[in-house]
Amino acid sequence: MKKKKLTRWDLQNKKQAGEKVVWITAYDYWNATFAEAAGMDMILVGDSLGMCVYGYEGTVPVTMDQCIVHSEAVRRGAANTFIIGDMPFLSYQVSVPDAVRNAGRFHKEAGVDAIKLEGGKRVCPQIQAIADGGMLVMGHIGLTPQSSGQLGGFKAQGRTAEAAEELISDAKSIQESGAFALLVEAVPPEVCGIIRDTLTIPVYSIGAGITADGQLMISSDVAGVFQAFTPKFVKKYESLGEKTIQAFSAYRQDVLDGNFPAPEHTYKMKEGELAKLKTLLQQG
Ligand SMILES: Nc1nc(=O)c2c([nH]1)NC[C@@H]1CN(c3ccc(C(=O)N[C@@H](CCC(=O)O)C(=O)O)cc3)CN21
Ligand SMILES: CC(C)C(=O)C(=O)O
Repeated sequence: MKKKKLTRWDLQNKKQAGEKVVWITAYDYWNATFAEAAGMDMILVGDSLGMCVYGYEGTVPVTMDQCIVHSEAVRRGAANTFIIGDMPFLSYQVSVPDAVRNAGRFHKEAGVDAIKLEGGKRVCPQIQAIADGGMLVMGHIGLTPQSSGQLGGFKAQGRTAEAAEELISDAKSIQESGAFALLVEAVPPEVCGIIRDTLTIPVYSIGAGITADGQLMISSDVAGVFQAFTPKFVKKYESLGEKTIQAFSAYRQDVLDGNFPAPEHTYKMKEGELAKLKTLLQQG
């Protein structure tokens, strides 16, 4: 049976019904096919692609063009899954018209279902304008990697009463500005729980505990292919990095040992053509 793509109302109803939403990032065609086959409710084409695919130390260098190209590939791999494009650094911070145009590019060029952008009150004008443009916008607060310089690194947020109060206030403003959902990253579960109970829109967690309406994880972490570091909130379900190294090493050794390629990996000349070739070469 073909999977049916969820709508914002399905997501909203799941919150009301207390049904968890599960989503994961994907950056390319084949991981998108895996995510869809695994029944993910949504896929995020995260700007974490800068770290997981391009090897940058953070997400700041990621461009709109990179995000669009990867979102297109993910769309092709997961035609029946709700896809969220992630607005990269400088695609929405400079001005409200910029934000609307770039959000629109994700929809026109990559066919995403929604976009996500980072920040609290300071990006509410952008959220409002994108929503007014007829698009679905998701907010993202807590650890916001694009401003990790200001935060002093990839550090958990909302750990004091004052900081938590600020996050709750940001969350309310984001909802009032017209966001259809909110992602909370690296925040204590108690704080995420208050946000979840305060807002009517779905509140999702990455590293914000079980109190959320659903969970996001980075595909490269779940599969165990990302080697540079492991955030505290990550659970690795496989070690495909190590398995892939084993596969590459076995291939290399096979070639060195003369075991690859074997006859079944090669092409046969047509009947009688080798003898003909030898004659031709002798006449040379
Ligand atoms: N592969 C991958 N997985 C991610 O979850 C992820 C990325 N990349 N890239 C963008 C951001 C960066 N992320 C991170 C990175 C580290 C922590 C972390 O656990 N930090 C520790 C120590 C921080 C410190 O004090 O230096 C913490 O306790 O917050 C959390 C989120 C989440 N995002
Ligand atoms: C770190 C997560 C939340 C993200 O925004 C991404 O995958 O880019």
